[in-house]
Amino acid sequence: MGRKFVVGGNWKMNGDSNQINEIINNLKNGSLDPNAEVVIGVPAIYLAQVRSNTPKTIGVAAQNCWKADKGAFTGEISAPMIKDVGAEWVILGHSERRTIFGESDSLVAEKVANALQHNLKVIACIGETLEERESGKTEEVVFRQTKALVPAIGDKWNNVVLAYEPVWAIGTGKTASPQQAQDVHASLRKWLAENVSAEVAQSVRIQYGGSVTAANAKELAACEDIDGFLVGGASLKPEFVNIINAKH
Ligand SMILES: O=C[C@H](O)COP(=O)(O)O
Repeated sequence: MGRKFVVGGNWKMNGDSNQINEIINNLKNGSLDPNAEVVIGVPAIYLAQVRSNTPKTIGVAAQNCWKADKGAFTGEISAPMIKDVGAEWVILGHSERRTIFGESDSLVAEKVANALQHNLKVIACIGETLEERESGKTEEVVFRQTKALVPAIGDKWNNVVLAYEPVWAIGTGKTASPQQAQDVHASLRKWLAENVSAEVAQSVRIQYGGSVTAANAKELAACEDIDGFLVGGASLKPEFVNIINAKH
């Protein structure tokens, strides 16, 4: 069976109640490709509101969560809390979490393990910096980041989407070329075949993220190993509908 196209909108720390209503109305009124799965990544404080105002056909994701279920972790939210308000997904290991908040590969893995244990679906982000790309380390970095996730995921790959987001392409307007993105996705699939299983390599969905817009989405979506997008800035705009519909 083919891999279902999956498009995530990561709102990051953007939006207020008015803007969120506009985004949701845009999705409700847009004619969305029924063959594409859609997930919106919402600031934690709006998760319950968005979940109750958004059609169930659209998944709702938190943008982060802690690795423990509860306790003295001021300011954090837990996987059980995300489930409790009805959201189904969590984005983990985003490069902004890794860079700004110092999240290591092993912390990201612990978070992934806990989220999966609570039956959340996970968008797990990986990707190299510009310096790493320019020094020829792209594969080394994304393989290292993925390797850290393997024991955390165990046999739960069905509940995981990988998001390849080159850090140099995030919010910069510098999209990876379709060939650059395809090359990394294909290498990741090969690595998964060699280090996890042929079945996982074939079935896991790998999103591309980094300055995806309605203008470049179709060409990227046509690549064999690109199974969707994780969209930042453009997911706040009406063009998000065109990105969702880019595959078909
Ligand atoms: O999670 C989304 C990525 O960080 C991409 O953000 P962007 O589309 O604004 O470049």
